[in-house]
Amino acid sequence: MSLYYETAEVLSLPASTGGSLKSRVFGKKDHKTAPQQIYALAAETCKWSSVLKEVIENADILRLERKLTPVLALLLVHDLLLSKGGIALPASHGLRASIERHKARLASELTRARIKRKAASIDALRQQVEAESAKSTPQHPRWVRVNALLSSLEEQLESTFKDFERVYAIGDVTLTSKNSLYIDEHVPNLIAITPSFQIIKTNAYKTGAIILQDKASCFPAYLLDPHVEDGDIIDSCAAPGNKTTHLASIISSHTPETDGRPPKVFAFERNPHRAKTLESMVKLAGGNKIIHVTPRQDFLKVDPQHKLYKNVGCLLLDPSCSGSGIVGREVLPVIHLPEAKDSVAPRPKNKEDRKRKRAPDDTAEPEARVLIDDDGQQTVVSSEQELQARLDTLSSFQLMLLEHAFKFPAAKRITYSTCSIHSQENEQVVMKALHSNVARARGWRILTRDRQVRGMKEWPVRGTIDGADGDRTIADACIRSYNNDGMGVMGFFVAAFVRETPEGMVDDEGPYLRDEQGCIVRDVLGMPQSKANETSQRSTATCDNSVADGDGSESDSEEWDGFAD
Ligand SMILES: C[S@@+](CC[C@H](N)C(=O)[O-])C[C@H]1O[C@@H](n2cnc3c(N)ncnc32)[C@H](O)[C@@H]1O
Repeated sequence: MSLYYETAEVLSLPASTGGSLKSRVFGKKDHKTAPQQIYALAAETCKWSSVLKEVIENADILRLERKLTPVLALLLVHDLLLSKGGIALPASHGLRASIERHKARLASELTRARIKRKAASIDALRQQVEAESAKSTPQHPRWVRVNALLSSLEEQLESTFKDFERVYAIGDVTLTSKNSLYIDEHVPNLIAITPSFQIIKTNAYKTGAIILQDKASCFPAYLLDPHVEDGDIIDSCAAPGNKTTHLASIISSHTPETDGRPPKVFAFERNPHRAKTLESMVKLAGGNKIIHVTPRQDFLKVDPQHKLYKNVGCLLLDPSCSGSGIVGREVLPVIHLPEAKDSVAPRPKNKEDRKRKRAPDDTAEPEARVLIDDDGQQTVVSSEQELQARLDTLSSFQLMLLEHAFKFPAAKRITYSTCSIHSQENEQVVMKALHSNVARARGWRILTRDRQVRGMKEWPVRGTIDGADGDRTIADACIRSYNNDGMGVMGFFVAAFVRETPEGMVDDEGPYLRDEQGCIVRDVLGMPQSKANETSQRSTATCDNSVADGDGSESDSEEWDGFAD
């Protein structure tokens, strides 16, 4: 009995619960029935619901059986007519009886529905239903980045993917039932493969030689394009570590073997649980020698003047965002609920049943939306104002991170990215950052399209002109992608900032210490403070730019201790 009630409960949860069908079923730990069984029944019934709605309405059973809710009717009729074992309840059970006494009528309504759809048999109807369902859940290719720290594209093509057929258009990867692969034209070492292939069972995946990473998520590290001469790199918001390991992989392929030690990648992560995942990923990807993880480290509390970071030339900022571009979020299958033929039918038992029956143009209160940001935090927004307020909070934090990154003394390039589609978190943050005092004082500018690395220059989808306040150059410098636009990627945004030094100079700021706004730091007598004596002078300087992180966290220590082999 629990199977039907528990499945009905999952399908009747309000939209504001959020999550996919899978997360709703497998996320709840106290089901009496095996979650696999609940998931299978829910998913199959949703697929068949447009046919079953017609069958139930024509057989008129909701009017005749007052104990049945529309969802329960769908589930039970599904099993009666389409499941091999029939209804999984004892023959004497009331629910089973309430359906089986209409068996003949239900069966003949199914035949009518089949004939109406010109299907010669139930199997033919099943194929139609499957095809319809596949159409309404768009297929997304599986992107695979070959991890240059442990392998190479050639090696993977000859081993893991040796039996794959190569296709030359991204759309073809999801079209054929055969295993196919597409070598990406924009990002090096990236391929797209048939999504149904069990990639996680391959040795290459288990050993970190390949990493599953959406194409758009590879843009930031590739656009940052760190070279050995740029010095060390910071990944400010690093977990789970896709971009961190990508950075390490790029830097290692830029480092000639004879050149000795490559630059360091400092990876910060505020959330302790996510930091653990980051550490495991770095280890699996073979990045231990290059990547230095500091768990529980808030990037905003890292002192840019600390000597550990004096050679940081590049920063990658991929902060928390609304996650509105992520593929597969909040995907719930559509369910077509049957209605009783007249008003004597029982009212649906819960609010959700009523909600799902509303016509699309119903002007009743708008349904709540759940924003699940990219680090899993859920926020329910039930009005446009609430959405704006959430975006305002996120964008203020994102701007703060960017302004902090601008302060690193040797920094020359920064990328800023989100997996959001909202311009408030994207072009608008870029505009505000460019107008900030720190950016002006330190000479930060946008990295224009013509100066970007080849694949990013050629990527056709750019920032919005409206979002960039009408500035076409800045809009063109910004890189965007949209889910379901035929390019096979998630919704994403990235832009790069650059600060140039005149040729032949190591630093364009002269020999004096500068404060957070770029002003020269002076002592009590008004004398400029020289960088050469930085440590002794910082305590006597008049500007408030004194010590490291300030929260007593790990990075207060001069020595590196955040990473264990
Ligand atoms: C978008 S995710 C990063 C994804 C990661 N770059 C990747 O590609 O795998 C944002 C991460 O930043 C972390 N975070 C947010 N604010 C932070 C801060 N102030 N300092 C350090 N980490 C932060 C979050 O906990 C979350 O793990």
